[in-house]
Amino acid sequence: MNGAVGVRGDLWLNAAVLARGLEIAAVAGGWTCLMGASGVGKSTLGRMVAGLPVAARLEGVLRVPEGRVALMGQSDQLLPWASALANVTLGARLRGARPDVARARALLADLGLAGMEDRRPAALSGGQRQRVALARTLIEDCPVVVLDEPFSALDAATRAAMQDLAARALAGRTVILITHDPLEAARLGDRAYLIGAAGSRALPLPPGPVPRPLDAPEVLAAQAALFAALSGTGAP
Ligand SMILES: Nc1ncnc2c1ncn2[C@@H]1O[C@H](COP(=O)(O)OP(=O)(O)OP(=O)(O)O)[C@@H](O)[C@H]1O
Repeated sequence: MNGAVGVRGDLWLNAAVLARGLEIAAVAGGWTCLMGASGVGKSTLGRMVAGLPVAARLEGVLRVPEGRVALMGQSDQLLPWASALANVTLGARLRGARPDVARARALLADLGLAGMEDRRPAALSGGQRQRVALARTLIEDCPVVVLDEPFSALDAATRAAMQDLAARALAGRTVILITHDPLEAARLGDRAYLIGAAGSRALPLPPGPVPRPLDAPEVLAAQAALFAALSGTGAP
């Protein structure tokens, strides 16, 4: 298996196989998208890479480089009683380290949340909460980052802006992006896999560095091809 993060083998849930014959090699220092039907095990694989407990088991090989892995999940998972700033610095405080408050403020400002540092999650919109969660992920400075549908709750314009921000902020990291959005994969993926019960296969992506422009013809063509592959209406 090449790449910084790799998965090979069969994923089982109790006595049933979720996905057989997985062959996933993430791009070291780039973005690798995991796509596929609901329930096939994408979040499970993301949690395994992050070293978190899962219900399923992998019969095969999971390779993750040394060092911490950051995971940003489908829901923002912010502490409701803590301010945006306190949520961003939570990891350091949990580890007993001194939180880098200046960096947390800078990240929040970079994500368009200047002036909202003291607000609790209930006083933020869904998109603002996701941005706080992204800042909390970014401040960890982990070489490997798993993003599990991080932008799925956002409106289209905010989602595109967040994709740009995340691509800039995570440049050089190894990113595993779990997404159902063909346009997101076409913009952000250096490599993409379709995961199904019968295994994983690479999907076609446009050339060029990420994030790719939303309206580039090759991005829109890839979006259509990915959609066809996901819906089973065309060969990738
Ligand atoms: N804690 C759990 N206990 C038992 N089964 C679980 C648990 N978490 C997930 N599963 C099951 O494991 C399988 C894989 O779930 P997973 O969340 O990885 O799928 P997914 O591909 O990410 O789906 P989605 O696209 O809907 O998020 C599903 O069948 C799910 O019901």
